Amino acid sequence: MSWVDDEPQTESTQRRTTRSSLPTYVPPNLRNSVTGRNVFVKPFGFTTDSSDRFNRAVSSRGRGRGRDGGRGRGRGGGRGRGRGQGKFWVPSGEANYGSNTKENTDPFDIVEKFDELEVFEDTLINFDAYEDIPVETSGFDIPPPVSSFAEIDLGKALSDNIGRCRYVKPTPIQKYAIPIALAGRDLMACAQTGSGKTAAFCFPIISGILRDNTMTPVPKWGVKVACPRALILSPTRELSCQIHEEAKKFAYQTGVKVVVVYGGSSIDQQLRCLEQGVDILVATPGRLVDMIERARVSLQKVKYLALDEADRMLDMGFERQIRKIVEQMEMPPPGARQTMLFSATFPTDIQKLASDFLSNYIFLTVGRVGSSTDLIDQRVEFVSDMDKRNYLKSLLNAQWANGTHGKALTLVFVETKKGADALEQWLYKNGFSSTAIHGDKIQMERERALRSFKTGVTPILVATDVAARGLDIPHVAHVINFDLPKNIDDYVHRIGRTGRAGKSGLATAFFSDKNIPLAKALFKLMQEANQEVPPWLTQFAEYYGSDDDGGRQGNRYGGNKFGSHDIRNDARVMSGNYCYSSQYGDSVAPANSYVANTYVAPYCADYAAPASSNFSAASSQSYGRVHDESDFTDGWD
Ligand SMILES: Nc1ncnc2c1ncn2[C@@H]1O[C@H](COP(=O)(O)OP(=O)(O)OP(=O)(O)O)[C@@H](O)[C@H]1O
Repeated sequence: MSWVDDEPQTESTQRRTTRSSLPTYVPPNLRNSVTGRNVFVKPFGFTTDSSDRFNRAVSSRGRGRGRDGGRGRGRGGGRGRGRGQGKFWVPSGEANYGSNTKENTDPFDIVEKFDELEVFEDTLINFDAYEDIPVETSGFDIPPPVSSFAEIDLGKALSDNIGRCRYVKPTPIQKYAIPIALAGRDLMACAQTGSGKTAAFCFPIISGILRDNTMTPVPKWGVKVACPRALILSPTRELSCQIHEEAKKFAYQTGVKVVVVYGGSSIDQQLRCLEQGVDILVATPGRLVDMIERARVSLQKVKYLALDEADRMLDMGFERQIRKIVEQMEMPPPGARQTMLFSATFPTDIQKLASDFLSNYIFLTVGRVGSSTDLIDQRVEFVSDMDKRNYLKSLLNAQWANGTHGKALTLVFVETKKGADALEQWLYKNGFSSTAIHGDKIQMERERALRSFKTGVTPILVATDVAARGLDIPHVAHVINFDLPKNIDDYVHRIGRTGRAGKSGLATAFFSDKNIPLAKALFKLMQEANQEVPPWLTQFAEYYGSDDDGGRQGNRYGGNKFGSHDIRNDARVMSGNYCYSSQYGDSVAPANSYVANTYVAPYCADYAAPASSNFSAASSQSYGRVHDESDFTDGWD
């Protein structure tokens, strides 16, 4: 949150009032009553105008649902009517909603869950949630972490802006990453979703540009070729816009100019912005390549390169484009520029590819790599594909009954673009105020959908993976994986849209037969995050799981208690060298620095691109995750 996003103070009063009069549990058979649905809840942060619109929508939808005839399913009887054979008890979708570990579990205890989550409280970041978080660093000459912003010399203007953003103290990733980046070191950093990675790379970049005193003066007549000092790449348009907004706040009144370019909107307008001068360019890869090829952007002066969602940027969807930008478009080479890679997940195969872009880098993990945060309460229900819609309806009804619908946002992930449209329409017909976002919508529709969701006008957003990464939307209290992703890392990013900045969140997954390949990875992830794992999932994991499950190659869980590790350790073990690593920041790096290539080389040779850097899709495919690039799936721009 920042000083720009302040919400009306009156809201908290209203929330308290609403909470104290929360309806109690409504049995499934009564859940569809019009009374339950017509509870007016003013969405947060609204003008009177939009609240009225919301109110009208609720009223009219309420009527619609009344006609729909109350088929919400509750805790079905018939446990044990398993359709699994042999020793499995596999719950049937019909009879076992809420078939978690507890006997006769009520799936609608989501009502109580929302109560516990305190989703109504608009607190600042809860730092206690990040105490005792495991931290691991490896590499040589690791700068020590700080415990406050005051310990770091970021310059007065930037420090003032940090205060304006109400960032009182750094998050753990910021404590470690900022000093490393300020020391000019390359960095591969992995920290849990919602833990403040954006600021961790923006602060050192802005501070570095200010320190170098290399800001672009406002050109008199406009410059035809923009030469940014820093480049920040991200996989989706919305995420690039979000980073741009954040970076602008951090750079406020510093003189550092931040510009964003992304596909789907007017290139002329973006070119005009660039003509006003740019220090930090935030971009999606496709539009950037276009601008470089038109000779409107030059990367020759790039001193800072940051890849947000770096593992996504280097997997099959993007890797060739990123290699082209970084290796073939005049950007200074590793060592001559500073490169920072950030993500919440870093599969080992992607780490290997990433090391091509880095020089003598420090590997930093805060929290368990690729793990979800403990702040997210994860639930998984066995629901057959046929029953998913009705189950979703029941969950949403439970939220309505609790009065949370409209105040807490619900993000529903589906697999395909068509599926997103279909579910949105179905929800609409069933009286739920919802919207959808996916890659087939024009940019204006995408932005409208996101805005209407963020402001609570349509408190349900149906999304493909295009909304899975990076988006920081306050008040997302519930993420529903209507269709589970094929890959466990995608699951981690999706559920990470809730439980951000120290707040709690709830994630519900609908697990069907199709998701059996994900069972083991999901089981391990939930176990790691101290979640209650339903017995049927444990059984699936035991009987069907393999070690490199979850759609990825390489075992993320092996060999390291945090779930992942610096792959250079493996290389050095193989070559008889050892990597210096420290846990919890008690770094004992040796005095002598080493040349990165001495240990990167042994495996780089196997994975690096040919001299021409014309890295083939085939080679990428064998190390990265394989995406279905059909018209239906989604996830990057
Ligand atoms: N030091 C801080 N104090 C208070 N709030 C903070 C601080 N750092 C970041 N935040 C807030 O925390 C939220 C999450 O930050 P951010 O979006 O950078 O997370 P992230 O780690 O990049 O998440 P993801 O992995 O999903 O991309 C944002 O709303 C941001 O403003």
